[in-house]
Amino acid sequence: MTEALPRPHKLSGLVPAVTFLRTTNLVKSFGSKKVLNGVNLAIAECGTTAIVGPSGSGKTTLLRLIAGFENPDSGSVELNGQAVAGAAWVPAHKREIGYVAQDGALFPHLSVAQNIAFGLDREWGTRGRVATAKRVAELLDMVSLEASMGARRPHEISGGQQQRVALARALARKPKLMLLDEPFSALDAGLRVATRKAVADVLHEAAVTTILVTHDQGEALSFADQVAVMRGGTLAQTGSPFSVYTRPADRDTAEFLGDAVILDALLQGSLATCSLGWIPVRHATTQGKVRLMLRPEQIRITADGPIRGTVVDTVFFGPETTVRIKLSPMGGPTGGGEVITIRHWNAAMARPGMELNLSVIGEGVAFPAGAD
Ligand SMILES: Nc1ncnc2c1ncn2[C@@H]1O[C@H](COP(=O)(O)OP(=O)(O)OP(=O)(O)O)[C@@H](O)[C@H]1O
Repeated sequence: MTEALPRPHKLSGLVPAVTFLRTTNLVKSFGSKKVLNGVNLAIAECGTTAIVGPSGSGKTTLLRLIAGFENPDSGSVELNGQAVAGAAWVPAHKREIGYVAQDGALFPHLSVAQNIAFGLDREWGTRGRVATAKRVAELLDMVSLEASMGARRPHEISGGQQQRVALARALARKPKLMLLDEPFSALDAGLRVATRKAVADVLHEAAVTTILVTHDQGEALSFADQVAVMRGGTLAQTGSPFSVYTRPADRDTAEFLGDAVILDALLQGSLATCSLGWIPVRHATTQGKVRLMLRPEQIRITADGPIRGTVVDTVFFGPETTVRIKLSPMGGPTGGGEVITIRHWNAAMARPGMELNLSVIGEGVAFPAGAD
């Protein structure tokens, strides 16, 4: 099987990507419940992969198998070309993997410095206090925390700072692979973006191959160079953020990764006819009656657009307003009259009852009719 691995950000375009982690047909059940049902994932060295999917789809279980906290029922995990589960077994502490959990899991009774020192190898105990303190200071600096923070307890620093300490502790042993299990989900929106950026920068700088598990589609698309969409214990789609967002493999994936406008259409060759007119479709795999998907931002309010519709209602979100529009019948094979939801930056341009002209930019994606 030839896999198109994303190009790791540390390598130039001339250097082929090297697979650092590979899982093959990973299966795992708890009691009678099959949680992983044949997971095949390949991750490039120094690459960043986001695993995204609904609650209970098996994301954390997959991370735990990669980390070595659980054994697969069947299938294998290879790190750097060496089997660590399946054909052989390498215990968690010998896999050179760092793990940061959702809540950071810092020890509340230890200072920040002691928490980080806990992450160091045992041999640091023999190097003396000065050497350990120097290494802890380096790690604090790496995650952009002041050395003076070392004396504080976890409850005396912010949630974002706690996550950076957890990252520093996980980086202490210089892992080759970092597993981040929803590490930003407890942070509020502003801190979340800033912490995510800081963590991404540290890992990028240290050239650590990274897997991020998240519920958050925006986080997955912005953090990673590869996105793996998990559903029901398998990977429904794996690809670059751009390709999974603009060319989702199926309707569930399309709707999981963002808002979608989905209309009945008739596909002939590479043109779909629907209430929005004739929309080009790339890589059409089916013909005839289809469900056509567009992203809301592909549908624009324009003075001379060929499609007409009437505003049903709007919801103001600040920088943008969502606008529900009832499409006018276009004639042709589809009846028209569907209500779609788009987004617009100017709330004043769309008020309930207004008639608007619309145009569509880019291509649609066709899914077989009746598949949903
Ligand atoms: N040790 C365990 N024993 C029994 N069932 C488990 C165990 N670990 C996970 N499960 C079950 O496996 C399923 C998948 O869990 P997992 O935590 O991997 O999903 P997830 O995609 O990470 O979910 P979430 O996003 O909610 O964290 C769930 O139904 C969960 O209850």
